[in-house]
Amino acid sequence: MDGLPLQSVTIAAILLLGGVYLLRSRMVFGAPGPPGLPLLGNILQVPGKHLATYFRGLCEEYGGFVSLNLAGFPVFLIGDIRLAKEILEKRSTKFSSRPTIPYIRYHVDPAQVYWGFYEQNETHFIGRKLTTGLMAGVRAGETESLQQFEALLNAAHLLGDGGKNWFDHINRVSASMVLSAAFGLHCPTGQEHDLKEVVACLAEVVRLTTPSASIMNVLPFLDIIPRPMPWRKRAQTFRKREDALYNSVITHAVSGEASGMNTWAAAFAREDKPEGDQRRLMNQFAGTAVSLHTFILACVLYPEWIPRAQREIDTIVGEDRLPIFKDRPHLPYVEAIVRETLRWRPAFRFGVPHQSTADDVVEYKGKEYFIPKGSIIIAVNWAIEHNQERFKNHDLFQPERFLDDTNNLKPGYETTDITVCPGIPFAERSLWINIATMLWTFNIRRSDELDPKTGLPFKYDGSDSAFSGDFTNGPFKFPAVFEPRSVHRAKVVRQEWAECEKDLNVLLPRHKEQ
Ligand code: HEM
Repeated sequence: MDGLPLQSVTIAAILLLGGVYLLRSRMVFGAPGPPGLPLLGNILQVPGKHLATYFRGLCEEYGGFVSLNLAGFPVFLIGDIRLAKEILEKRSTKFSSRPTIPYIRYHVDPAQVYWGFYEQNETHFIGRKLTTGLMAGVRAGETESLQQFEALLNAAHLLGDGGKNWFDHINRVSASMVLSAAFGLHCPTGQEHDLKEVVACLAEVVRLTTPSASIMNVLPFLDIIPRPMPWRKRAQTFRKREDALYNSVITHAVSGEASGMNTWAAAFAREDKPEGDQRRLMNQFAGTAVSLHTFILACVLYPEWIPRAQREIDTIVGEDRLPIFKDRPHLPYVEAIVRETLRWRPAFRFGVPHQSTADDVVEYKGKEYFIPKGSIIIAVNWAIEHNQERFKNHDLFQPERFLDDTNNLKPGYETTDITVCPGIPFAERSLWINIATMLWTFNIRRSDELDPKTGLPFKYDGSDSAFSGDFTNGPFKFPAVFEPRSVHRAKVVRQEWAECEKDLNVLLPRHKEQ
């Protein structure tokens, strides 16, 4: 009898282990991925450039969930929208932290004002919550007059020079919409010092925050060298320049000319901690600018869809006025163009790396995968938006893929940007009104200009080599012709511009006292 309990315990233990084994037998440690070397894993396979193309290639080869081993660090790539939503949205409490990128953390942004780059903390939480809060007003239409006014000015600028400087006009309108809403800083010419600084600082911050920007990210111990080293000088120069810029725009918003306006900075100042820093708002024009540049590239590369878009706009809007937001529900094709622009060449080819703060198990295509605490998770938008099961002829620009046979928008629209970006309600309004306005006013087409580099006609290209980078990925400058569709339409634009309300104090609604 004495032996019985021991025997029972042993049997129970075996049964329990067997049960756990059976339960876990569907669970796989590490998703599919390329084989690597012992100890080093895949680290030598990761290219220094064109990371997005590399990530997308892996998702095409191994599926929507790929694992890499970077010398012991587990990295997971997500190339599937459902999985991205499951991990980054539904399980955001475990997956919203960010890994430390040493050069950013200790040099470029030592005060950690760019909260999107750091471990999840209160500042990150407040920042996301406040941004989401602002969007309630945007959804209610509070910024629409401002966005309409800016789109009209953009059309007037394009008329002014026949589109010669179209690329810069798009930068201006994208930045001015965000700077007006955020800091009460309207930039009508594109030559304003603050606007030029915002564009220049953003370009530098994009360069400095790429993982391959500095040797510090690979050999951080080199930081013990005491002398002024190039990596320190570069970061300090940037920091001084950006601090001066931020000081100028925040002063303008909080105690200067725009202090009475209901700007986003004013809303943050009311609700954030006293030392809260709102400079990240300055850079939020980038996605819009890149997407509008991409839209123009789609016009010149795939003009077939333009007549259908213009017919739809003309039927609803007519010839005697420009499109306004009230037309939006009646223009499904324009809505589909916005979606296709964000899909065809996503402004951010992959997201800021996230880091998990607890062990977790996710299910993908009938299998369970273990994600250990501390894993790096990267959403590869570039692969998600080109998933060939979801998007036939994925590399073509075909807005009608978002419409059903009765010309209505298909339900269940999902994109990576909607999943991860709290500012998307403002962004898609900016895209919609500018696209509708430009299509109403102009025939947009290729230019016969010669390429100054080759002396030959300009070669238009939609491939990766025509785009600037990895993280924020916009097309390089290219010529395009913006020809007014009629003398009458050009006159309507000039007339509407002459008559429109231009006072930001009127365009931005007052803050409602709580
Ligand atoms: C077409 C324009 C835009 C696109 C395509 C876009 C896309 C994105 C993407 C892909 C991310 C995720 C980065 C990551 O992986 O963490 C992001 C983050 C963010 N976006 Fe946008 N965005 C756009 C415009 C805007 C605007 C106008 C705002 C203005 C409020 C905004 C506010 C933010 C903020 C605050 C974050 C950081 C979220 C976080 O770190 O938790 N975005 N955006």
